[in-house]
Amino acid sequence: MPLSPSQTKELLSKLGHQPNKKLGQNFLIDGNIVRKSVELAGLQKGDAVVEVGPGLGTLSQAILASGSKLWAVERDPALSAYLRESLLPGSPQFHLTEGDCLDFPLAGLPSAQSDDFKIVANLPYAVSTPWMEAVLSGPLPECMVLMLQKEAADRYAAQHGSKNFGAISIFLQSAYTIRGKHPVSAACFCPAPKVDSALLWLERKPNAVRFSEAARQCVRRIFTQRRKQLGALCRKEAEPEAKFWFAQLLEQGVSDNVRPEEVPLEHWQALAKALS
Ligand SMILES: C[S@@+](CC[C@H](N)C(=O)[O-])C[C@H]1O[C@@H](n2cnc3c(N)ncnc32)[C@H](O)[C@@H]1O
Repeated sequence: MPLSPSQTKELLSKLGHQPNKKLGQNFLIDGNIVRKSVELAGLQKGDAVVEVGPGLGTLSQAILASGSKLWAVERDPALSAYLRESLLPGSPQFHLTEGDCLDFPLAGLPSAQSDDFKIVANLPYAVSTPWMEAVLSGPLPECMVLMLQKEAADRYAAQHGSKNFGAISIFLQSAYTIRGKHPVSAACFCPAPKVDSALLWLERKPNAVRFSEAARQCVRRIFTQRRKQLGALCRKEAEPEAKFWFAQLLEQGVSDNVRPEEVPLEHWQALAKALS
């Protein structure tokens, strides 16, 4: 069971630790959310799991209790030291890296495990998108259950035609099906965050499409001027593949004057293939 708010505060004061806002230190105190995260990921004995930001180890303990092997990366040296002393000794299945998840997006998961693993994490909200892009350019987890800032979850899950649809929606949904997006109350954390949160459940597609670095840059460039028309944006593109892609879109009946956010996912996937 997770610690209650008073137990969390007591532990933090025993450790002499003030929650660090910049590191998004809002610790889970709600048993249902912890249980639901483990359940949605379908964790079973022997699964390999990656966690970002284990903090006080609440989610980590639930993951380990499922019989899974856990690789976690924590940036805060004081919390890493606490986990090393409290959780590591009794948990041979727990592997902890002290560092930044942008340097270790898969928390040091060994390459022998990288074709079969899952990610379960209450993410540090400030770095969720660069971390997600790093994950999408490496070995892909079978599923992810992620606590995120609600706005980020809305962007990741947005459909074309919505103002939230953008580069990250395209990269993520080309590889993953959104199986669920659940609002989570601020009361589930201690201290309560000032922003809204959501739990996002993602399942890898059998035919996951990946974007090369060149394709990602091209999509990002197009979306930096999202109010402009696609024709005007694509004519400025230097990449011949991007011009060829746009010519194909016109042939398929897509209008010159649509905005990037109105173009469906499958057309962006054609760009990924052209620039692969
Ligand atoms: C939202 S808290 C989650 C804590 C814990 N997993 C829980 O659910 O109670 C985010 C955690 O990520 C850690 N963190 C922040 N930025 C990080 C980064 N760049 N790399 C790794 N960990 C980071 C914080 O120190 C904190 O422990």
